Formats: sequence, C-alpha cells, structure tokens
Amino acid sequence: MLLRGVWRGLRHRVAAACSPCIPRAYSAACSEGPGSAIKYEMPEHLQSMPQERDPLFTAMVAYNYHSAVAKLVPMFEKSMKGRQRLTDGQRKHRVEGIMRIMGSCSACVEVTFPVKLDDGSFTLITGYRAHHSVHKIPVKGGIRFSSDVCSDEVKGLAALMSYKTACVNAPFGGAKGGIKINPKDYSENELEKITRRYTLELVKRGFIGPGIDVPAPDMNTGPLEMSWIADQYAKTLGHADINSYATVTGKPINLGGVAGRQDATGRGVYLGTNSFIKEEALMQQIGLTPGWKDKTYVVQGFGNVGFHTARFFTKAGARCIGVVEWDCAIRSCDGINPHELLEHMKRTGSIKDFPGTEPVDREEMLLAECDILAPCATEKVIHLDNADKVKAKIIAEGANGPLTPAADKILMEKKVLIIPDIYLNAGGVTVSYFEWVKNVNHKSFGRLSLKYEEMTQLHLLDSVQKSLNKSLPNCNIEIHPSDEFKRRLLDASEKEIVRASLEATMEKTAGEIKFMAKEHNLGINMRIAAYCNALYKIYKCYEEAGLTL
Ligand SMILES: NC(=O)C1=CN([C@@H]2O[C@H](COP(=O)(O)OP(=O)(O)OC[C@H]3O[C@@H](n4cnc5c(N)ncnc54)[C@H](O)[C@@H]3O)[C@@H](O)[C@H]2O)C=CC1
Ligand SMILES: O=C(O)CCC(=O)C(=O)O
Repeated sequence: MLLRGVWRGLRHRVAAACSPCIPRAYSAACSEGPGSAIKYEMPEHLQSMPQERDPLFTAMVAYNYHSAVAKLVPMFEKSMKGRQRLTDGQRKHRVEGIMRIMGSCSACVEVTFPVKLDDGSFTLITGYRAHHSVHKIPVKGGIRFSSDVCSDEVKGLAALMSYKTACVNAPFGGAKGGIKINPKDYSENELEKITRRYTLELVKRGFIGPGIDVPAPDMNTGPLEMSWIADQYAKTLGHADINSYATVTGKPINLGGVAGRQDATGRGVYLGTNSFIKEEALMQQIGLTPGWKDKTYVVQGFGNVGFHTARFFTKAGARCIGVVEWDCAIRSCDGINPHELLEHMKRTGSIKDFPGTEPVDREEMLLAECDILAPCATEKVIHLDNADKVKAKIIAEGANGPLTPAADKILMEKKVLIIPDIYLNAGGVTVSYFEWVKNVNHKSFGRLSLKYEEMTQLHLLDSVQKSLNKSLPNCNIEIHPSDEFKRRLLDASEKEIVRASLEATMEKTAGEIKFMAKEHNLGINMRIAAYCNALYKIYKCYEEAGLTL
C-alpha cells in the first residue's frame, strides 16, 4: 500500500522533471513488448535525425542518447532483476523512470543584467547555466563566451558533460554555461565586469559552489576568467568557506590551479587517439596502418584544444598539413609547425600569411585528403551536406558536437573511424577533477609524498645491493639507478602525477569503450559505444541511489 503511494508520487515527479524536448514521445518509446520486457524505439520526434540538415543541438545529443539506450535496455532490465522485493511491473517502471531522467535536463537558468561599459554607456548581457544529470554532485562543465550561446546550446552541452564525466569516471554531474557575447567587442575591464556579474547571478540562484556546480574554461575563456569567477565567489557567498576556490577549475596555479590543466584537453585528444590508432585490427578495418608515422592531419580551430592537439600529434610523428580558423585556412604539404604558428598568431592576431603556407578555402581544407581530421572549434561543422566529401579516415573530436547524426551515418558508411567527443576531449574535465580534489584537500599532489617516495626507492636499491653483496661476498656489486629511473625520481612533481593519471584514465576508458563496442556489436561506432559506457554507469547510480527524494 505504502509502496504504491510512493511509486505514484515518484512517477509524477519523474514526469515533471523531464525536459520538454524528450518526454512524451519518449514514454511512447517505452511500451511493453513480449513478456514484461521493455520494447524500445527511438522517439518519433528524433527519427528523422539522420536526414536533418541543421538539427537542434539538444536533439542531436538526445538522438545519440536514445541510440545507446536502445542497446542497453536488456542490461538495465537484467541489473534491475537484483531488486527482488519489487514486482516485475515496479521494476519495469523503475527502469523506464531512470531512462527518462538520464536523458533530461534538470534545470537551466537564463540571466540578463546591465553592465556599464568603458565609454559610460550601458548594455544588457544575457547568460545561461544548465544543470543536466544531477546523479552526482557537484555538476561540472565549462563556461563559454560566444554570440551563438543560447539555451538549446548550453542544455545540449550540459548533457554531453553528464555523459562525458561518467564515461571517464569523473565523479560529477553535467553542466554548461555561456554568456552571449563576442569577447572581441569588449575591453578586458568590461569582460571582467561581465564575468563577475554573471557569477553573482549564479550565486544568487544557488547555481555555483564547490559542492553544487563547478565551472571551468571553454570557448573564449581561460585561467583569467576562471580567476575572476573564483575571486567573485570567494568575496561573496564563499567568504567564510575554506573550500571557496574549489568552486571553479582551470584557475591559474597561484590561485589553486593544478599543473597540467591548460594543455589537458589537447593531451587527452592525443592520448585517446593514440589508444585507437595503435590497434592493428581496427586500423586495417579503416584502411590505415597502425601508429603515427607518416600520418597527416588537419586541425580546425587553433585555440586551446586545437593548438595542444596539434602539438601532441606532431610530437607523436604526424604532419599537420592544414589549419582552419574562423576567418581563413592555410595549407602546407611540408607540414606546419604548431609552435611557430602559435607565435605567428600571437604576433599578428591570425593564422593568415604564416610563412611557408598557402591560403586555401576553409571548407576545402576541412574536407581535404588527410589521415586525421581534428575538429577543435565548434558544433555541427560536419553535416548532411559535406560529410560525404570528407576524406580523412579518422575524425578526432576535440570540439563538443562537431558532427551531426546525419554526418555520423554517412561517415560510418564510408568506414571512417569517429573518436567521439564525450571520450576524446574528456582530458579537460579529468584534470579539472584533479584540480578540484587538490582544492578540497588543500594540498598539491605529491606535496607530502614525493621526497618520501624518492628516499624509499633509494633505500630499496641500497637494500638490494647489500643483500647481493652478502650472498656474493667477492663480487662487490654496485647498483646505480638508470638515468630514466633517476629522472623519474628527481623530476617527480605534480605535473608528472597529473600527466600519468590522465594517461591512465584515457587508456582505461578506451578499453571500456572497445568492450562496449564488442558487447553490443557496434563495429566501429565508437560514439554509441562511449554513450553505452557512460549511460550504464549513470543508470547504476540511479538504480542504487534512487530517483527522487
Ligand atoms: N577548453 C577546454 O578545456 C575544453 C574545450 N572543449 C571544446 O573544444 C572546442 C574548442 O574550445 P577551446 O579550444 O577551449 O576554445 P578556444 O576559444 O580556445 O579556441 C577556439 C578556436 O576555434 C576558432 N574558431 C571558432 N569558430 C570557428 C570556426 N567556425 N571555424 C574554425 N575555427 C573557429 C577560434 O578562433 C579559436 O581559435 C569547443 O567545442 C569546446 O567546447 C572540450 C573540452 C574541454
Ligand atoms: O573542465 C571542466 O570541468 C569542463 C570542460 C568542458 O567544458 C568540457 O569538457 O566540455
């Protein structure tokens, strides 16, 4: 009796929490099939997604979400069988409820506020912050400055964050925010005012805090903007909170940032691509040899993610033959040095006229003959109308959502390997997690252990030397650490610990994704495999912790 009452309430609240773009069609999708199993179908409003020219961003993410859920339903049902005190019907409702919750956005705020500009005039600024799945708290995700920012974009990006954090086991829910401005239109002083006021609006609404929501850099934001956010929070709501600087990651080191966050996303793009490119069987399927040697690549977007991705790809042995930016593209068959291009960009403000390169049409460069295309700029750049012209064999998604479902379908038919955003660009949030852990622990990685570990290792060598000389008294054996061993001991630092941990995360997650691809017969569809990897983990959280209060 009591259970029935609770269940009725639960159902009501689940339905109320669902986002408007998913739920009704979605309940139809969960109808009863033969026996008590759930017969799952793609919701009607998403079925045309593989033919859509310019889909809503939330709909794109929802399409991928439902494609993965369709594969996972039997696993969900099997797992729920463990709840033996529930009836079959209750178990079914519970699985359906969790599926609705995992695909919906929990909350989204839109704020509009006035800012006084340097010339004394006033302007109105609009910003957003979306919280997607709150199965883990705090929620986490970047803040971008862009004139394209809108509620649909931040909601879709927040959903990607939920799936991304789960995919790489960063214990956060998903969030994303943005301010609808072109930062080029404002002075640094104005940008600081805008960022601080936006932070204050989030504070007023309970949308930021070290245990609530922890933003980070995204397009057009970096350590400076994060330091303004941290400072604003610490001087207002967080003034008495010892953890207040854990309210944002990607901060400068002096304000509690972690070594290695700046290049973490690009490093992760490299490590993740490496996990796939080294696989002989997989490379054979797409007509490539394994490894980086002689590989060519094109990068779109030469900002934080694009530059570091290019830096690591080139270091691994690949050749950058083209770079595409918002205003132009450049090409060089001999290869473009990412460091020199960055210097040129800092000096001139553009990649234009970089010595040794020729100008080329932006779309032409994006679609040019190469082994790897790394879109590291923005959403929906490969779509229904240009996907069949892509010549790359691997697409390394540094950006969030650079391919529409229509592009996915076309590219998959062409046997192009797509290494998906929710895995490949998760290096950023992974290292953000390390920063947050550092902040709430109030000590840097290795601070209390590095010297001790060095001494322990040296004692170990000494002990081995003594034992050998005791057993072989006439040999006078001396054991010396090799140069590499010495380097590891003496150069050990927070940076080394962060890098090693990021590498371990990217490698382990690649293994999980490949497992899911095999388990569900997904072939080279690593996007759906990565979603399966993420969603099963989120599902288990809801199954074990509950859906409602
Ligand atoms: N910064 C981070 O840690 C992470 C960023 N991402 C994603 O990576 C992408 C890039 O972010 P960031 O590198 O941080 O931003 P950024 O602002 O540092 O760099 C973006 C670059 O792309 C260029 N760009 C913008 N629109 C373009 C277009 N239509 N065509 C070609 N180039 C264009 C910009 O001029 C800029 O150089 C975004 O999708 C972001 O969400 C994903 C994970 C983490
Ligand atoms: O570092 C973070 O917390 C989030 C980075 C981000 O916005 C992303 O992965 O898209």
